[in-house]
Amino acid sequence: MIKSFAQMQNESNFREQNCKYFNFKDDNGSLIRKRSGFVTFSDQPSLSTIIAERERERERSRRVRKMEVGFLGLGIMGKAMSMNLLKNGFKVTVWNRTLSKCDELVEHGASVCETPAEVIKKCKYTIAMLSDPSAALSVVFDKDGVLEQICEGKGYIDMSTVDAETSVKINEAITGKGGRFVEGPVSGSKKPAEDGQLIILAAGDKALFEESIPAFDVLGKKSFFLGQVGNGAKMKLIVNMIMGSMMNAFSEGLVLADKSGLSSNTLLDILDLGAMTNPMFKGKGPSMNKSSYPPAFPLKHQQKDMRLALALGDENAVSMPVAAAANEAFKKARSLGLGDLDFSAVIEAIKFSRE
Ligand SMILES: NC(=O)C1=CN([C@@H]2O[C@H](COP(=O)(O)OP(=O)(O)OC[C@H]3O[C@@H](n4cnc5c(N)ncnc54)[C@H](OP(=O)(O)O)[C@@H]3O)[C@@H](O)[C@H]2O)C=CC1
Ligand SMILES: O=CCCC(=O)O
Repeated sequence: MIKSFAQMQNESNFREQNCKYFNFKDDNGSLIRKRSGFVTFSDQPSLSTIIAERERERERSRRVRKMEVGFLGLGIMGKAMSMNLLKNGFKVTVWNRTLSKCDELVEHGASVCETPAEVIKKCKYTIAMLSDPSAALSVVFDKDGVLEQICEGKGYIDMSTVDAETSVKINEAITGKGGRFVEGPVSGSKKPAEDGQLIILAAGDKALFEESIPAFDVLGKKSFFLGQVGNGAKMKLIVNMIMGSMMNAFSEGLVLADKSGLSSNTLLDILDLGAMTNPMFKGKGPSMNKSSYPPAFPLKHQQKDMRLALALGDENAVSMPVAAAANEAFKKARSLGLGDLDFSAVIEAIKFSRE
């Protein structure tokens, strides 16, 4: 089929090369546009697309190099996240309650401060990744904490998993001093944190959220902005409530298969082929069958999230018997001393209750 030039221009892979246009009039005085050069069809991006993409990348690097980011809390997640920022060109200043945990980051180029207040003083943007509400509050409100130095022009981004009430309290204190606040809890564990594949559930100051995008793009694969402070915390707790409940049903299934004389490895294969296939069963199942629970997401934090999600259920009069039962199993596992292991160790509490 012979296509007109106009038709060709509408094709998504249309490319012009060395084209020049000449305008002249025909015998009737009508304006005619003639083109020299040639046209190709290609799946490769056009030169102008490549140039625009390079310019965007240069602009992103310029913004990143200018961004001095503070990082408070170098646990499993904080270490991986701050390392990612460093590897991607950010200037990073770290603090951790146990200061020795800063050493590895310093070896990779980070600066270190001795208090959260010093980090805030030094950096325009500071991210926190702390264990729970009491840690998040303590780092902000205690002596040498964030509040001592936060002021106009500074942004504080708390990515810890906490309840909405804690987040709102922190927001009020930060904004009361002229600072800006975003909560940004994350879905995804140690490996996604190492690979920059987290899902960021942000809420709060929209302008600060937008300024944080270069960092969020390095830390995660997708950032959601969910509106007012508290919405990020609530969304995260709901996600983890579902995850904790699923982990319990999964554990019960593995134990039941075993006790019924079936292979729990075969159960994994069957689950993986059907409608319930998911990265969590696939990733954790084989090690659970070997009673191995290297901590990616510590069980004590999963139980904290179940507790906070159940409180959110109370507030909203939502009956959650499945989540409540899952919480009991995580509590049992904690009482057995399994709190620092991965949350998949809840299967041990299920085995224990059946012995
Ligand atoms: N691990 C995971 O897969 C995921 C975790 N999360 C959430 O991210 C947060 C961090 O998790 P994770 O890195 O696994 O946890 P870790 O237990 O590995 O690290 C907790 C961090 O909080 C610090 N901390 C604890 N208490 C205090 C306190 N009172 N004052 C100051 N600092 C304190 C610890 O300091 P120190 O080293 O001195 O103990 C450490 O830096 C939690 O809210 C968790 O629920 C979210 C998504 C995934
Ligand atoms: O809060 C922890 C979430 C862990 C995960 O999403 O795998």
